[in-house]
Amino acid sequence: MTRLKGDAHACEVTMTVLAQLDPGLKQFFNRIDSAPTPRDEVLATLLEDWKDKRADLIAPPIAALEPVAHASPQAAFIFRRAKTAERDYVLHAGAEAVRPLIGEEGDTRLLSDAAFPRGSVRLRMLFEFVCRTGEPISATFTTHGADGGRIVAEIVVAPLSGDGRSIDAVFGGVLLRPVAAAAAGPAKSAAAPAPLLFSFARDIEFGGRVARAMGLELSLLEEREFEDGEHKARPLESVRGRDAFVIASLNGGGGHSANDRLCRLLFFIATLKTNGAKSVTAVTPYLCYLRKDRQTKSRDPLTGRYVAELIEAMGADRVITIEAHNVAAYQSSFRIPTLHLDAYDAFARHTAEKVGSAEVTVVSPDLGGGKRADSFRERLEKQLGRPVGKAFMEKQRSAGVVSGDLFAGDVKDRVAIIIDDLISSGGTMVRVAEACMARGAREVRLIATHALFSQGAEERLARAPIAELLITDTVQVDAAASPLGERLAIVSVAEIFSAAITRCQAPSGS
Ligand SMILES: O=P(O)(O)OC[C@H]1O[C@@H](O)[C@H](O)[C@@H]1O
Repeated sequence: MTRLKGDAHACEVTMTVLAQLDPGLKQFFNRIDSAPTPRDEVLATLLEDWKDKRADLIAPPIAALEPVAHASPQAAFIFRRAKTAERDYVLHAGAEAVRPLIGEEGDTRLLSDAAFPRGSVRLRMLFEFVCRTGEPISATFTTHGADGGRIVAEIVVAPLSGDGRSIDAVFGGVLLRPVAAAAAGPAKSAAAPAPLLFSFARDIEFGGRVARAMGLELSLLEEREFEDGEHKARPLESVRGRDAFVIASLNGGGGHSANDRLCRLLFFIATLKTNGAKSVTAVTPYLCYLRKDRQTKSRDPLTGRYVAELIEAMGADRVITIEAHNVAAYQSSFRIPTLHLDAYDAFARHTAEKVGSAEVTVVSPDLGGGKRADSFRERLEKQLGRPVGKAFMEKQRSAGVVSGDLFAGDVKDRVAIIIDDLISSGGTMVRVAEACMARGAREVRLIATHALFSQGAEERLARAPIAELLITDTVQVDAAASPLGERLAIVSVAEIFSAAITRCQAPSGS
């Protein structure tokens, strides 16, 4: 079965289909359920009360739920849509229930004016969802209580109607449970406040994995899309004097091009600096444009260097990436400190389990990837405790056409493991896999850190003579829908990134 390795907490983030339609919601909650069935008795009773009063109506009237709210002051609440402010709400009943989440309401009693912005943003998102769909919803998230301890909040929200025709209020219940100290992650010393980790909606799953591996929550940001394709993102909490890490993979796909994602990251780095962040680190699991690292034709651009200059110009203090196309070019393009990570240990552990006692050869699909293949080969030798052979194939690419037939090294009767930094069309991997089989390999396994998978790549790879393709989660891949089926394996590099961020925070880190 295809599993995401190295992410023990991945299953904590469960989303219904409804929530998946709205990726913006993912960064705010651990779980969202559009068919709420609360296990907790208090929330279950509140939901039953709401269902009773709803009967055949679009939504029950506010007056019908008021007695229920007053009877459970520590759990139930009612908010009305604000008349004066769009997409805002006024507390109608239940201040005691919501105070741990939103703090004191301000003078205007608007939700947006409450003391704790994180809590009020979360409630507003749920209220908006309910007002839009006309159906109840439940959600859980982890937050900090007034005493600084971590708590899990479970919320149920259901629609109400003042005039019987439109939904203009919400009824709900909230339950707070302290999280056991052992599960609360590393203690934070007063001298070194925890870093702020930000992820855009498209990166929320990977960002969430990194945050959980560090025992932290992602910091909230608001993303707005404008009709003409422009966008804005702003942090929803103060960043003044803090170390901020922005996790953004810069691959195209899912409706956003690499350019869109790069632009979003650039603006957000600048926004954090404008608003007083002490340092900003661009954490780019996949950093785009690095493939053009030298001039191969007259007047060629050096796009990797230009991206580096843009990131620096926005005020970034550091960059972290994994498996750059050309490590030397990546490191020398930036004047700010760079961290370069790799997943070779994780790849070696996975591969050692699969190859058993077979003789193994690590194959580089081109001369440029020779160092990468050799680094991985050394880790695999260590893992296997026996020598591993090496081989490489010639590759030239001109005007999109790949050529070159030279093949050096022995793969006959051996497991051939082809390792590359990324897969785009899949053409490179398929070509070398076929060459290995033609030279008598007993099986071919592929490894690539970044699964960019352009149109048709997975189908092409699925038809190739390969036993397995091992990738990482730097780029989001729908493994369940992949034509590679059981032959696709994914290893998470979230813990590798979380360890790197932690190193940056160490007193002598840079
Ligand atoms: O052949 P496809 O998958 O399109 O492209 C991937 C190759 O293109 C190179 O720059 C990468 O290093 C890799 O070898």
